[in-house]
Amino acid sequence: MNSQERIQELRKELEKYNYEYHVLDTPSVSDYEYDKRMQELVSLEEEYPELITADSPSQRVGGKPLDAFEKVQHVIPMLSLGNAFNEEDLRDFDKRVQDGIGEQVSYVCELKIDGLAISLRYEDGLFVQGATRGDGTTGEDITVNLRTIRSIPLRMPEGETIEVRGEAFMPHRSFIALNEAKEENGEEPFANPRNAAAGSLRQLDPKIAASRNLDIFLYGVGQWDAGELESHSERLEYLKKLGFKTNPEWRKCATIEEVIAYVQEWTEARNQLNYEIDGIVIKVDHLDQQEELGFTAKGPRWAIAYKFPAEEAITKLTDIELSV
Ligand SMILES: CC(C)(C)c1nc(N2CCN(c3ncccn3)CC2)c2cc(C(N)=O)c(N)nc2n1
Repeated sequence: MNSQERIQELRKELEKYNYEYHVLDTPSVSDYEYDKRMQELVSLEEEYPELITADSPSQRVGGKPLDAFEKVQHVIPMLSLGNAFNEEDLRDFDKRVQDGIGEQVSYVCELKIDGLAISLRYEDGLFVQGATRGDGTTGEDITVNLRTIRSIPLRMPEGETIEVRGEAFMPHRSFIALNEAKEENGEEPFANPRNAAAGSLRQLDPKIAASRNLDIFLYGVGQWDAGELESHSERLEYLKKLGFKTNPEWRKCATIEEVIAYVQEWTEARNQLNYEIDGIVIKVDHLDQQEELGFTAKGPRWAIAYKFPAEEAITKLTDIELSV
């Protein structure tokens, strides 16, 4: 086998191992095996630099820091979400939806990841641009930093031209470790994982972003000419088929009662997750019903974000209180 064939073979193996580890969370080889193949790929690419391609697993962490981020216009705006704070708000939402559609409507519930909204564009299967939501119409091009998120495929076998959207976040373990390191260096720790994720993706040096162990869950699509699916749930399944990391806890709910049960379940179970969620997003499942309901200035009429009550502030007993 010649070097080019060996390079192709190593890339395929490394992409598979990376997918198993970071998207499926079920690694099939040890880190040692992975690192050994990566070292072989890097040395072969050093020997034959003309064979290096942007989607090679060795190219995740870019070179020099940027001077600034370019602006990106979202062709399809990234919307906001109206909020619900209690069961009554959820029932009001359901009533508006049922009145608007005039027949039974089913929903999809998703955990509301407490990170930052991101858009990823792929052309012929190649990851070409990643951007922040920004103000919904103008975001920042942070492609070099998003490439460092291991669960984002640099290329997908299907060769789709598609824009996908999701939430980038910092898992709890990474957040704790980062703040411990900051405190050791006498630096100001991040207040919460969302700020830590946003701060990490705003770094101009991709090596810093790469060191922050960020992750992402994809939950929607933006521009997609070929798109002909009928429901949001089918889209979530399709994103998974394309090799994207989708949150496994999403659920179809036939009635608002089932939505309320799901909200109750995760109000109690959220502290078992290894990432932060600040609520539940409820979406009308059928895309033609979403279209029929349309949008208000605040956001879609076919979706709402239930926000968990702020955790009762755990008051630190001060000396005075303790001393009484
Ligand atoms: C596509 C729609 C509009 C229905 C939508 N919009 C979302 N968001 C809008 C508001 N966003 C926002 N961000 C900053 C400032 C204002 N709004 C942040 C994303 C969603 C966020 C999550 C999540 N966090 O896990 C999710 N599972 N589904 C979403 N779905």
